[in-house]
Amino acid sequence: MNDAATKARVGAVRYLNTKPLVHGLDGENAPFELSFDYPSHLADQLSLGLLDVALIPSIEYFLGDNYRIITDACIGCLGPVWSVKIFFRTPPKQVRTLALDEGSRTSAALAKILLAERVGVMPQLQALPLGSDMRDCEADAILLIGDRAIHPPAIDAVEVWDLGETWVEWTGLPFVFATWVARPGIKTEGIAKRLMEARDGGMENLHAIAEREAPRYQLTTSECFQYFHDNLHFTLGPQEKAGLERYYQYAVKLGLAPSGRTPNYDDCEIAR
Ligand SMILES: C=C(O[C@@H]1C=C(C(=O)O)C=C[C@H]1O)C(=O)O
Repeated sequence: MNDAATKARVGAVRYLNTKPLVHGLDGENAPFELSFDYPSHLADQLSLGLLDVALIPSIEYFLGDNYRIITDACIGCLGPVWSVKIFFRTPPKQVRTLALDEGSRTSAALAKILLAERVGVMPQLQALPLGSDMRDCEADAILLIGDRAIHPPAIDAVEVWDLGETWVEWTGLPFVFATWVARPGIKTEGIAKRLMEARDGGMENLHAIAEREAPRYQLTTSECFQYFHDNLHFTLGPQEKAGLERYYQYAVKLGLAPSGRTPNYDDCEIAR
């Protein structure tokens, strides 16, 4: 599967948030085949063996068997993230139904954790299908992530939570939404190195990437740059790992992940 003759299959998130992580990877001579999809689909494809490495929701890392986090490139935040929000039609304490963006797994679990631990509610869940309009959804609260959270349709929200901000205020730790993960048996040194170089190149070219992408997302270059620079955070360091572990502990407490998983940060040390 992963020899010189067959390129590894690598899957990345299709949202704007991932552009800095895949900088320069679209060339013909990339050492792997790169595809793009929603985070939840990437997780399913990795677990089915349809991908070898993927940028998967962090909760999914704890659900997989012998998965390895292979780089210190990630999608995280140190405060408000802007593109992960819960829109409340009722005050949070009165929420009985929660609709979860079908593209999400990490934020879906985070929404349940925050509502249970901070407000004491465990609402009935429903899916908000990809491509559906949240105005047609009658749930008391709606989680949106990624591109569709950037320009949400106007609804009568009495309160909006930015989940990055809510997490950081609550725990004092960064939040990690997604990491590059390999399934067992895949040789990843070359891939990990290339993915970290892509991220580093992305960081050096944030302004140019923002200029190129902004019009496609109906943003100004400066809004797009701010999103990359001030909201998102692309490096998994010790504090981020602490945030990830804290999130995992809450997930275990609520039965959203099995206990006893120890993070395996395989090739992360290559970079730092
Ligand atoms: C910051 C974001 O992070 C994401 C949220 C994810 C999730 O909730 O499962 C997974 C990958 C990221 O795309 C976002 O989508 O806006």
